Amino acid sequence: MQENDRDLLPEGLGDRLVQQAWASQTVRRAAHDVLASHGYARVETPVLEFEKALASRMAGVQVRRMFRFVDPVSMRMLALRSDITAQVARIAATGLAEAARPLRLSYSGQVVTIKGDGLDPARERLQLGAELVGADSTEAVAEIVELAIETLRAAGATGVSVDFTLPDLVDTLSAGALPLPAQNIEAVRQMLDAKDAGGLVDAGGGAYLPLLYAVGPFDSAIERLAAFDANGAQGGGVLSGRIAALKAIAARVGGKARLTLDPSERHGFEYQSWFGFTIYADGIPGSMGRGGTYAILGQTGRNPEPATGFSLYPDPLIEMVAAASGEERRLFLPLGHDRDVAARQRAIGWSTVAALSDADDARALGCTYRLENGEAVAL
Ligand SMILES: N[C@@H](Cc1c[nH]c[nH+]1)C(=O)O
Repeated sequence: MQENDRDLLPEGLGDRLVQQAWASQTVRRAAHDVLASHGYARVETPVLEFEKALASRMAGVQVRRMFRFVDPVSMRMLALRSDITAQVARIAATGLAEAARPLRLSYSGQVVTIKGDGLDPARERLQLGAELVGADSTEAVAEIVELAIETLRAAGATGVSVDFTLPDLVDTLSAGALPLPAQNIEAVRQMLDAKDAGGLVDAGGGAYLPLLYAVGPFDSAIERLAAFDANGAQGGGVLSGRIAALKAIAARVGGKARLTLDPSERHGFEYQSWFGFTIYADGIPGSMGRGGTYAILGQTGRNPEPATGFSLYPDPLIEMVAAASGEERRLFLPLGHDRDVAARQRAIGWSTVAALSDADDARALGCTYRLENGEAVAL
């Protein structure tokens, strides 16, 4: 590293300066108020843990995206957290294993990955969310999707839309009504992800073609999925059950957000089981977060536990809130001001900036008011 590199930050990492830090605090507080009001108690987790603890409790957690290094103290492999859901799962399976179910927990904190997500170069992001442990029913999903929408709105987003998916659909159908040779399953999944009809047929997944077309606004897409089901792809009734569940969830959340369906979308749903969703907001490119149902492995000898949850990644929203924020009401306190009056002004919501010397300039320090004779006078 050269001397003039001293103050550079590594790629994908950055500070939040005043406006952004204020917006981040505002967004977090608004979100946590909503989560707490719905009975989700907050937990806090460490930024690094044993790699195994982060990766082994849920199927599909990707270790290769995590920063890892050997702990000089324990000589074991540690990893920086890339997804707080895995840590909440650990808490549910250990410290809170005996707590009553369903267990409602919420969290927020910074997470890091070695590489950014898709086109987004950021390697550190704020993650904020809730996990409902002990249930993955239609009721549980409806609660979580509604909560995700309300949280995102409270955080300042408008025009929220939600895209539903069925992450384990191919596994379920291929084990039942639409059998696939084991060696073709991964290729079929990939072609469905890529929305590649020709590739899907080549991979031996021709029977799955209708899934590529059951995509779009929820009401019409679910009818196409139902038609596919009626044509004999029932999967032993599994698909019919899923369709009924999706309709029930949509009926409950439909008034609160635009709904779409993409039944075979799996990208970003590494550990989710029967249900997954992605959430979007107007004016923000890319998604704001996602969630779904999953299973938490318990301590040895205990059964896996069903769970449902969501995570938001509010960084783009924080930028928007920061850009839109008006001027703060900052009150300049000249040298020798009445300290009791100043305390009363703070108690009614002012931020005060006290002069340290005669040279301090109220305007240059961002103040819009000045305390004069016990009153806030506009500058
Ligand atoms: N933690 C998951 C979303 C999720 C939370 N709970 C269940 N799924 C993610 O960030 O992709």
